[in-house]
Amino acid sequence: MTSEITQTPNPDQIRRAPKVLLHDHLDGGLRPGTIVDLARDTGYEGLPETDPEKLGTWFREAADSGSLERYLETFSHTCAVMQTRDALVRVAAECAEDLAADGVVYAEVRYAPEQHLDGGLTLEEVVEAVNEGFREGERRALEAGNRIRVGALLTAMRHAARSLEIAELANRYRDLGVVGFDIAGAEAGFPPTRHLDAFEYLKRENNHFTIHAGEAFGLPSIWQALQWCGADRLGHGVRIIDDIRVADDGTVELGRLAAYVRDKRIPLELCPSSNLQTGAAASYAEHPIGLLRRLHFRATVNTDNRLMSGTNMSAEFQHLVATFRYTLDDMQWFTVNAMKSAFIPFDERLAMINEVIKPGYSELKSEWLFRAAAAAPVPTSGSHGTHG
Ligand SMILES: O=c1[nH]cnc2c1ncn2[C@@H]1O[C@H](CO)[C@@H](O)[C@H]1O
Ligand SMILES: [Zn+2]
Repeated sequence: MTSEITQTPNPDQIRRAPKVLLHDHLDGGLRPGTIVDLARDTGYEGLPETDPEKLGTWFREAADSGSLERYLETFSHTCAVMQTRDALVRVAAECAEDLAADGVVYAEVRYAPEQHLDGGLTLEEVVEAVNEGFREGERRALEAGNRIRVGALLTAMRHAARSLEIAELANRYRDLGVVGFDIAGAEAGFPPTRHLDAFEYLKRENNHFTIHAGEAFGLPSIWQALQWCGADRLGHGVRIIDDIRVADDGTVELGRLAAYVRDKRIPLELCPSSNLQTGAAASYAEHPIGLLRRLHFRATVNTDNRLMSGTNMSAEFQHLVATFRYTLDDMQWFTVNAMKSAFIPFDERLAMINEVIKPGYSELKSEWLFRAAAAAPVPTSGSHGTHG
């Protein structure tokens, strides 16, 4: 007899399981219908499709390019419709709602304020609009019966020269909805050390940051992000696999950098579907997350861009469950890893783990005990049956 405990969760259980998301781009997660609405409202005429369904397909296909540079071109359309206060409030509110409906209980959502100034907003107005949207979305989610907490990460673009300014902005709004800082954009040719002044400033301020590194570009980028810049987490970091050797007999050898990442418990914000689209991994089965989980790296599961990848947290976990036969215990392991790595205070992370995440998984793990009772037909009494 096989125990139900070792079985893989079904899609409904995956959706209801509490999940934590550390790497999700606000401008990569809009609802296609909202993009169409906002383009109409703001007079943006550059959309490749105006039917929401076709537009969603267009984003997924255009992003499926095999190159990070071409993948990033699709963001010109989402950023184009996110240039007014109302648009930012709406997009942020819907983001929080969508994540909560997907069973995400804690999320850190990032965006680059410098990309939302074309309509005349100031950097501060952008941050305040997004914060307002997140609070509104949290409220609406609660009304719908879903609890979620969303923090913002402010991103600076690595090809641009505003990182110190954005770091200062992140510091100004610390404890006011912003929990940290990030840099993103094309990796090759734009090493993180270009932005050392921003990272050194944040360290002096005892603030937190993550860096997109080891996605399109390999180990030197990860090494710089950690040892020159002092990143708390790695955005992707998936190329750390290049410093791990698996011999034919299965023995594993870690290089110095991989050992450092594992031993110092550096969180890896892994984004499987996104990696398949940009060519950073060939298939789910070959995605390094399988090995990194076995080797006990601090691996986390993330969406990156829900619109471009046509994904959400449940879909990412469904792929992993199907590929690696992960159980609810594996899902809980990834989720606790993510919560431990969040940028909110330690006592809040601990309470999230002990009061929300673990009880949520316990509940799901005990469901099979009651399945027979739930499936049993309800006895009808005489001729009073109301539903036939
Ligand atoms: O996977 C990624 N790698 C690097 N940059 C990215 C990725 N996804 C999105 N962005 C970039 O981050 C900006 C702010 O959210 C987006 O506009 C996009 O240019
Ligand atoms: Zn990203």
